Amino acid sequence: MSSDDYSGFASSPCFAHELVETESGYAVADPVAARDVARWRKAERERLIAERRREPVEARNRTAEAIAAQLDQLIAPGPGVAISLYWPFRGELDLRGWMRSVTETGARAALPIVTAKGRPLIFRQWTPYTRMARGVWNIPVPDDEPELTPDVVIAPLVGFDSECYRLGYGGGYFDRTLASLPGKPMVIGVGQAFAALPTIYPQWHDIPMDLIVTGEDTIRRTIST
Ligand SMILES: Nc1nc2c(c(=O)[nH]1)N(C=O)[C@@H](CNc1ccc(C(=O)N[C@@H](CCC(=O)O)C(=O)O)cc1)CN2
Ligand SMILES: Nc1ncnc2c1ncn2[C@@H]1O[C@H](COP(=O)(O)OP(=O)(O)OP(=O)(O)O)[C@@H](O)[C@H]1O
Repeated sequence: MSSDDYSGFASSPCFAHELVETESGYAVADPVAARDVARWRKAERERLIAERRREPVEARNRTAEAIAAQLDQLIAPGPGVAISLYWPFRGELDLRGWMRSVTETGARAALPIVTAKGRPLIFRQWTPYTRMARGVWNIPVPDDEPELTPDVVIAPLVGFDSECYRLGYGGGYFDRTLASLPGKPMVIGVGQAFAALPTIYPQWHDIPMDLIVTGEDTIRRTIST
């Protein structure tokens, strides 16, 4: 290599096109792979949502009860703790009974709210007396309650993999939210055991859950980055 070949770049300047800006700096992205992964995820979401909607509601509720019992073992809610849950839709597991029991310990429960496309979620407190309004996708959200930052985030899963990566609805809301929160909360994914995938092909923006509970198993993330 002669000195004339020196381009001024530490590596091929072509890589500059594949750098994407994230909240935590730059990451390398392969646009072809990213597009293929996005297509595959869309198909898997549809398959998994259809599958869980076919499951009899009694079986779904038994799973929700088993998950509530697992959460009781994993978390000790009490005064000073804020736990975000979700208001179930599209065949998600109904943990509202557990959410109510959280408020009875003196802990605060909260629900996520989409404020705008491409923005992090915010969380507003929920109590059994909270007046609800309709949010995006008609999901009920607390109408007029204080905002809070959760210590524990319980996230519904459409799919998940053995490294605790989550497949959601494709808005990127939880990833964006976890990337932007001041301190990292404990994040627990909840879903049916049949939503397990060998991998979700994690991308630069995917943030793994600390734990996933399915009513049958507890999957702990063992590789930390
Ligand atoms: N029960 C529950 N509440 C929740 C969530 C959840 O997963 N479950 N969320 C967890 O995030 C947030 C809502 N998530 C949403 C995710 C995507 C879209 C949405 O509009 N999706 C587009 C497709 C996106 C794309 O492929 O680009 C659409 O269907 O048109 C809306 C809400 C907040 N509340
Ligand atoms: N921290 C982030 N900054 C910018 N864009 C992000 C971030 N996190 C996710 N995204 C974008 O959101 C889009 C959807 O992401 P992904 O397929 O992981 O959604 P999801 O986790 O299934 O959805 P959701 O969390 O809403 O249930 C991606 O195109 C991604 O680029």
